[in-house]
Amino acid sequence: MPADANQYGDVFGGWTMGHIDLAGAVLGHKVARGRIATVAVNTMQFHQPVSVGDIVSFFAEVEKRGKTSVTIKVQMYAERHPADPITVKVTEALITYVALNADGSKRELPAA
Ligand SMILES: CCCCCCCCCCCCCCCC(=O)SCCNC(=O)CCNC(=O)[C@H](O)C(C)(C)COP(=O)(O)OP(=O)(O)OC[C@H]1O[C@@H](n2cnc3c(N)ncnc32)[C@H](O)[C@@H]1OP(=O)(O)O
Repeated sequence: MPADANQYGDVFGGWTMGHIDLAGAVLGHKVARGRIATVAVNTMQFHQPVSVGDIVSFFAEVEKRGKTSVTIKVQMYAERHPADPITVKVTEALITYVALNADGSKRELPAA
């Protein structure tokens, strides 16, 4: 059995979720200008399967800014079928990150 897929070539949802968390965290880190933690995966929707060989891209945007938290919408697209390429949205999620101090306590987001 491969590490991140089943025997049919479908990529596991956990792999996808991990990469979506990281993609959102890159933007969350920029917004917070420093350390963050994922506090909630508010929604996660798998629209289409991801297959071994797909070329995947992640797009993140701020959905909502709070006092200490920022909620990021992440969309994941897959390009497939190299002979006749198509790009489809495979997954989207809303994830909330909290800005942290060095000791792991929450802190207010810096001004936008
Ligand atoms: C240029 C350089 C580029 C570099 C580029 C690198 C970037 C790439 C970095 C990679 C970074 C890795 C990114 C993954 C990071 C982990 O995966 S961290 C591991 C998983 N997460 C954790 O371990 C966190 C554990 N939880 C905690 O430590 C505490 O819950 C926290 C986060 C400190 C929050 O403390 P708390 O006292 O429970 O906070 P609380 O007041 O209840 O809530 C705080 C805020 O969160 C909100 N919140 C709480 N629960 C929820 C919920 N269920 N839903 C929505 N919002 C919620 C609250 O509404 C509040 O928001 P504000 O109104 O203040 O805006």
